[in-house]
Amino acid sequence: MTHKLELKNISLTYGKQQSLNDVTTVLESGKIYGLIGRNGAGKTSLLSLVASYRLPTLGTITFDGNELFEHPNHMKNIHFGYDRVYKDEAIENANKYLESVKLHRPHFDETYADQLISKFKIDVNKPLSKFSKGMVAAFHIMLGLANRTPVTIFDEVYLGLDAPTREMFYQELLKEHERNDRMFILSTHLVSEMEHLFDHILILHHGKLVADEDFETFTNRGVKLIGANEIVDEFTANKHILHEEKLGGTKATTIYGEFKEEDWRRAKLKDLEVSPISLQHLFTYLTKEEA
Ligand SMILES: Nc1ncnc2c1ncn2[C@@H]1O[C@H](COP(=O)(O)OP(=O)(O)OP(=O)(O)O)[C@@H](O)[C@H]1O
Repeated sequence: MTHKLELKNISLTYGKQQSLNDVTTVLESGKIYGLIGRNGAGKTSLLSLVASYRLPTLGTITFDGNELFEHPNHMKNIHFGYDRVYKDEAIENANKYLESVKLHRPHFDETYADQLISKFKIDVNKPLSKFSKGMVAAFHIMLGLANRTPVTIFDEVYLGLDAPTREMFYQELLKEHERNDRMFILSTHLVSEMEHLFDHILILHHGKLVADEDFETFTNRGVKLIGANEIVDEFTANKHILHEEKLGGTKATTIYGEFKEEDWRRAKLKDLEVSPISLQHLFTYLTKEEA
């Protein structure tokens, strides 16, 4: 079944601090969304609204057309995995914790959970308060994957994992994505490492959504041209210039915007070196602060 999550004109203010400013978007099943933004951009604020942890100051969030806050039964359809600390968790061990999870989460798949527990070597007989940072991260990943909710959010939970375990997570996520028509929303700073996972890119900057596009369309907007100064200038006139580097008579200019097939062909004929730029670079340039 296809589900739709719709955010309409969402703003969130904490006292005088505006953390989200008029965010509107529609998210659908079967896609992995990469939510990217610099520190303090508003990623966690946005995700905590989707998970109904708080109410927006303005705007509405609907799941399959129903306002989330007014339909608490929809909350079971959304899993919010965040960097939770269990230091004060009194429950005897992780196994006991899982027993209570199973009771309250109808989408939780026990068999899949057991597979993940052994794959990620999670010691479920240990108290959660005694887990290392990496073990907590693996535990969150197991919970989020095994809780087969239509919407699954991972808010930077993977940061505590070492690189090989993060790779295992990426592989497992892609397998699950192929098997089930779920919607995943992943917030991250590990842009270059995770970009191969994303079907769709959402970039938040100072609380505003500055990009909301499928991965390919978005990354095709970033182009770097290298060649003689005047030829590069001819091709980049009236374009949104993200970055420029000059070296004598040649320059490298990075632009953002539509660069058609025809433009690529013409640029090559004029001896320009043309290349796409990575999501990481595009993100960095688009969210650069003036010094
Ligand atoms: N409980 C709060 N009270 C007041 N201000 C808050 C609160 N939570 C977040 N903010 C502010 O809202 C803005 C957005 O914060 P948020 O945590 O959503 O950003 P983020 O993109 O998740 O950042 P990071 O990548 O650093 O985790 C920041 O300016 C932050 O200081």
